[in-house]
Amino acid sequence: MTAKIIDGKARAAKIRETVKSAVAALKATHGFEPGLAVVLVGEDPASQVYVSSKVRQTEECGMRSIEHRLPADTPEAELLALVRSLNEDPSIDGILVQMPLPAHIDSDAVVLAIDPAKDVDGLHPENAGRIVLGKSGLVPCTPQGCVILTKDALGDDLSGMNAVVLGRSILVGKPVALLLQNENCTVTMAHSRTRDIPALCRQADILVAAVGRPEMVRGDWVKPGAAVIDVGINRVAAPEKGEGKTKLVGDVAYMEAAEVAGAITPVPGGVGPMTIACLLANTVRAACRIREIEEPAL
Ligand SMILES: Nc1nc2c(c(=O)[nH]1)N[C@@H](CN(C=O)c1ccc(C(=O)N[C@@H](CCC(=O)O)C(=O)O)cc1)CN2
Repeated sequence: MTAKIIDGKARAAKIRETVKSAVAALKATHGFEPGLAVVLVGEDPASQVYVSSKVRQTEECGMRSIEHRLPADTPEAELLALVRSLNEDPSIDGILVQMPLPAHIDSDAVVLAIDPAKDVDGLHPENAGRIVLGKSGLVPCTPQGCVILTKDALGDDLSGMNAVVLGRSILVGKPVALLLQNENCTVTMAHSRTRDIPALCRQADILVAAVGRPEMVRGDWVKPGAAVIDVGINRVAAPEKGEGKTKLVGDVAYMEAAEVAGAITPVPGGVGPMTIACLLANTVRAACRIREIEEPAL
């Protein structure tokens, strides 16, 4: 293996320490603790784990955590009413509705109902539009994490680099492409209709894989020395570990790609942990902006 491993777990821990210090300073100088409300609808096992981690890490950073767990058959109107009440609650600085939502709920309508100033997920059209315009807003957490890890690998100046983003989801692909464009990268977004994806990937100094297809990106798709950012978290069968056992893999064939790349994020332990760390940082940012006080450097 030649690639440097980009340790997202360690980087996320560093962000949490910075957030914790910032929260302590806000308490000391301004007398408040930021508050994050997390809403989970239903019993999706992965979502339950993510929400529990969000609650625990929020508290560990010294912030207030408010959790709403609703049954899977909650009517959309009830969820919208909860979001509106959180918008009005001055003790809440950040609102996050865990995705995916049950099929009977229109997730666009729910995101639209969140006050953009409290939209710590960065998914509201106002925040999405701010990224398009290159203006500061609340930036979606996973894309934010991707850019931080890319800069850790390649340095702060990404100008002129070729970036290829595989996937065009609202949660990751589209915003990460825009963020890299705002860093003056030349960005190409690839998707299911793109011709000759392997050849396109071979031109990428920065390759972001966010398609949700286990190990789709092979070693010979990677440009020698490239930074490979793997957003995929796919649970697959692992018969080598025993009958019925499973393991997590990314969208990149890690061992193959690591032979060619200059730097690569592992799965688990790469982009995933950055998502929650960036959420905590966004909550502090939102709390400061709402109160019109100077934001700490995070
Ligand atoms: N409202 C949102 N919903 C969802 C988001 C989001 O950003 N906002 N992202 C994902 C889930 N997610 C956080 O919500 C998340 C995903 C993965 C991880 C993580 O740390 N992954 C670990 C592996 C964990 C495991 O063992 O399964 C890793 O990659 O190392 C954290 C948060 C969808 N929904």
